[in-house]
Amino acid sequence: MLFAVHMTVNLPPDLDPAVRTSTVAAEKEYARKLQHSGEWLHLWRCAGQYSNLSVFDVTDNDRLNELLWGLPLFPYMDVTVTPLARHPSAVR
Ligand SMILES: O=C(O)CC1=CCC(=O)O1
Repeated sequence: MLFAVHMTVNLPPDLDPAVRTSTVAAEKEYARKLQHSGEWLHLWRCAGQYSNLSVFDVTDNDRLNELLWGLPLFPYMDVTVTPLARHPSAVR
């Protein structure tokens, strides 16, 4: 099942810099593993924003929920999920 996920990161300005650095590094590693496993299909930066537009390919809603709650930055994110269906005019 494909889902588009829009994630906006809102790190508190007063967050301990060491916590910020380690959380961002953990997020990068988490995303790297899921991209290699194939579940995190696309990861795009929304230009000019601390947000991304991602596409996940997961077995079901519960798996997506599990992955999103596991994001190290999840406590600092606004997340919007859109289930995707095939567009009738899509050529690939
Ligand atoms: O920077 C972001 O948009 C949040 C994020 C998701 C995966 C990652 O490495 O950073």
